[in-house]
Amino acid sequence: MLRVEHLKKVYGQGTKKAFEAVSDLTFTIDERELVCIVGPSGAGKTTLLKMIAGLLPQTSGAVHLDGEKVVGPPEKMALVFQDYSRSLYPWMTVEQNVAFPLKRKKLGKSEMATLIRDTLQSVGLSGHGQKYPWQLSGGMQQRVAIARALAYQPEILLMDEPFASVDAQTRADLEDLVLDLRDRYGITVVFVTHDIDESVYLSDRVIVLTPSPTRVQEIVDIPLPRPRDQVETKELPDFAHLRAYVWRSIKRPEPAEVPA
Ligand SMILES: Nc1ncnc2c1ncn2[C@@H]1O[C@H](COP(=O)(O)OP(=O)(O)OP(=O)(O)O)[C@@H](O)[C@H]1O
Repeated sequence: MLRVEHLKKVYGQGTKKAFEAVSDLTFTIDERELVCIVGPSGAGKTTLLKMIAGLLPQTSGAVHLDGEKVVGPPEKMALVFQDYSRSLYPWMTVEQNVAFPLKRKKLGKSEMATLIRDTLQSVGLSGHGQKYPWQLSGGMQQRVAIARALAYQPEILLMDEPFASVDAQTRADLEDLVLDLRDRYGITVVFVTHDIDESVYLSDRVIVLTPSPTRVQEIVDIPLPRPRDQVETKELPDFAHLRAYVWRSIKRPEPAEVPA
């Protein structure tokens, strides 16, 4: 459903400061798949996500969603960023924040109210709709950001290090929330993270990127049983093995180019 083909990004192309951040990325992500993207700092993960989201023009190559070339933010996509404090509007209540992007959808009043109520309930925030973001904890604010993305009823959810700024316990809860929502709503999830444990715990597959100029180092299948559990899954010898495997893949020098 999502096809990334020979994607390349050169920042400042044609100037002295030209910098090739992404060299050549090709991969596909199937419907309902949860794929994590990992790689060293500065590898171009955010650059890649912005190009997938149609927010940043690529230098060459293409992104296709359901066969259609992405040339701007697609209706079917929603995004959740790391910095919830800047992504929520502090002068709007939780309900107003969730409702904001829905204006584009031209829904009826009662349909909108039901959608907002249901999504807030699905992220465990029933009863908090009238509060302002600054009255909530960091984890709760990130739940609002997730609810806002879900209310938009996307087919594909892009998440850029969404849990990097919350404490470990909240992070574990939010990871389980993403797994649950993926199953419940059948959404495809593309999740950028620095955290190798998180990538293995969540994923069907992990895409490992090389340092810039970025290529795909390796795509690792994660055949761990589902439903996953923070304790039981992480106790499995296969979990430890996969985590070590992904870790080594990130550290490994890029494979030599095979001569034509
Ligand atoms: N607007 C820009 N202009 C020039 N260079 C940029 C721009 N944005 C990013 N870069 C460079 O492109 C490279 C990739 O950046 P990007 O933020 O995509 O990496 P990342 O893998 O998401 O990083 P991190 O893991 O540290 O968050 C970096 O070297 C960065 O300095």
